[in-house]
Amino acid sequence: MQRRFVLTLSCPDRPGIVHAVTSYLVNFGLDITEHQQFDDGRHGRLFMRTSFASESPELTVGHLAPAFAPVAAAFGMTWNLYDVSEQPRVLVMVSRFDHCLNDLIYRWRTNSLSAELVLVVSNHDDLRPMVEAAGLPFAHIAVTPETKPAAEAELLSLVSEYRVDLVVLARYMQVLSNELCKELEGRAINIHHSFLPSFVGAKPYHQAYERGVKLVGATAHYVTPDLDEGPIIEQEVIRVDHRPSPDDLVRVGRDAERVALARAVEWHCQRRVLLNGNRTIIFS
Ligand SMILES: Nc1nc2c(c(=O)[nH]1)N[C@@H](CN(C=O)c1ccc(C(=O)N[C@@H](CCC(=O)O)C(=O)O)cc1)CN2
Repeated sequence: MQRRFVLTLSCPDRPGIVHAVTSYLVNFGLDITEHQQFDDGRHGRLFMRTSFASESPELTVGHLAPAFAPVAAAFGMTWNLYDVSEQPRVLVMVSRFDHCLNDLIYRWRTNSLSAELVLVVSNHDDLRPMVEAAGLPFAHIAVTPETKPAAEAELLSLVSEYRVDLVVLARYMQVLSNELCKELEGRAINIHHSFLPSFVGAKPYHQAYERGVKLVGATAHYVTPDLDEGPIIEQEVIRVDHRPSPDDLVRVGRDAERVALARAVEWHCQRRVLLNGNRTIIFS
């Protein structure tokens, strides 16, 4: 049985990086199955994602990582090494709109999501029956301005209890505090229901209607303290004309939201998203 791994890295660009990485892989008798790199010449950094396989079923990240550390240190790399068989554990947060949650649950139930959904958290109890019917645990954490610190502490306790690797805000309509964003940095993805940077905030479809745009869309991005300003992972748009009302745009936009979020979650969980400042590199 083959064991499969993914190495992602970034470092100051210079000759010899690919040679050093492939020599390390050859030394372990590892077979490269996919390789992508991007040379960000404007910032002098190289970004790389390499997936590889081993015929030795007992070989683990525990063996590979210590051996790679000196290679990484020599080039000043920021790096991660993953065992592909260990799927990220995902906590999904939602308020009342269920279309993105439903889509993720369907992909999970049909094994077409490279992630393990482990818990759904909501600030309302409305979606408990649907979630529990899908065989997932549901936690209702009510949020008011007064209770937000306690609510966020309870969320972090669940993140630890369920050993969560990724939090997905699938139309969760509460603004996370700076402290919570810091705790979840690089491991929380939100779907914003507009084609950013247009129409940030809570009612983008009404803003879009008033502006008379001919494209509406959705943006999946990493969550940062600055609302809807995080690094963008994926965007989807749909052409519209003068006829749709704001409520029609809400309905039309659902497809863009669920598709953009599902793609972003899948790419993140396949280790295909690398951060480059406030931007992303997608090795899709
Ligand atoms: N720190 C962040 N928190 C959240 C982000 C983010 O980018 N950074 N994205 C939002 C989702 N979102 C838009 O995509 C959004 C959600 C909620 C609001 C808002 O103004 N909420 C009001 C309350 C609304 C309600 O109770 O229904 C508020 O929190 O006062 C704007 C944008 C998720 N969180």
